[in-house]
Amino acid sequence: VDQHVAQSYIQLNQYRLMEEIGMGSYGIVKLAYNEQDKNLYALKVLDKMKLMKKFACFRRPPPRKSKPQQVQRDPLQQVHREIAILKKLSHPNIVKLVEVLDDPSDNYLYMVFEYVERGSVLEVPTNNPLSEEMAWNYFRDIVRGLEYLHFQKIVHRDIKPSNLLLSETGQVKIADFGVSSEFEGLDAFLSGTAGTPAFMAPEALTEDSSFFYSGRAQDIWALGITLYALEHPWVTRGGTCPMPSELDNCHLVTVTDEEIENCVRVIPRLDTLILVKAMGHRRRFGNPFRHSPTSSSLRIR
Ligand SMILES: COc1ccc(C(=O)/C=C\Nc2cc(OC)c(C(=O)O)cc2Cl)cc1
Repeated sequence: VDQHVAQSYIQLNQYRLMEEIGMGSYGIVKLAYNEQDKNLYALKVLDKMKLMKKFACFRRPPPRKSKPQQVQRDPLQQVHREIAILKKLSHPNIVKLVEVLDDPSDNYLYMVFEYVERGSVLEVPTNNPLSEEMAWNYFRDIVRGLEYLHFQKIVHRDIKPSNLLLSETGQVKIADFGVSSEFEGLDAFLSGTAGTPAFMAPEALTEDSSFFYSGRAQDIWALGITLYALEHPWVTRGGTCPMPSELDNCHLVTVTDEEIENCVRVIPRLDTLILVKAMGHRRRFGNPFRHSPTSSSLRIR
């Protein structure tokens, strides 16, 4: 820990906040040293005011009929939903929420997570791109994490390499439940878009938000694109997330315009039964729920 000792730092309860280790649309993640248990943690800092403003701007008069009715959730409520989901979860391939520091008088809300030492799998130095064996090891961890999530009736909705954290021992943990949803019954009936376009299944990209699609199959699709991205560093251009348009051009056009077989060809390593079965849904897309969604459930054959 001593190499992290900063000269001037912010003290938050027993946590000494140190350098920033991650950032995104959600805010920033700081490294934090817990002076009681002498451990390091990842502290996700959320600016409540910024979240409220973001929501306020969505309160504009309802958009013109032609624009899809985007159901905008109050981001602060969404954060509490995310926290409620994370508190239920306990699995080696899901990042662990340790505690939440939410002082009503403080503009910031702090989510304390376990420190996953090597950060996002994408940022891992890519001078030696992932070997196929490494990519499959990561894939296996993600499948186990996702299978557990779906079993707990939660769809993640934003599976992609930058949301996958790598531990010291090379274990992958799924993070960022900022757009995840809980469901009842066998699957989530989703409409509208959430997540990252390049990793979204064709039916989730439809403009028509009266369209409902399977949340579980959508996660499995994103899993497929993620494995492709992990194995083809050129897609991630050496460590940054693929540009949606870039991956769209070389990828989703193929999927939407051509037969499923071609699609499996586009993601050659993914001729696993899981993906073909999940995509099998798409071919008979008219009524994806005609088949029990478990047929696209996660099982390693
Ligand atoms: C190089 O060393 C590094 C070690 C750890 C990190 C790191 O942890 C980064 C992000 N972390 C997180 C992000 C999350 O969302 C966006 C969530 C969540 O909301 O679930 C949880 C965590 Cl932990 C970075 C670099």
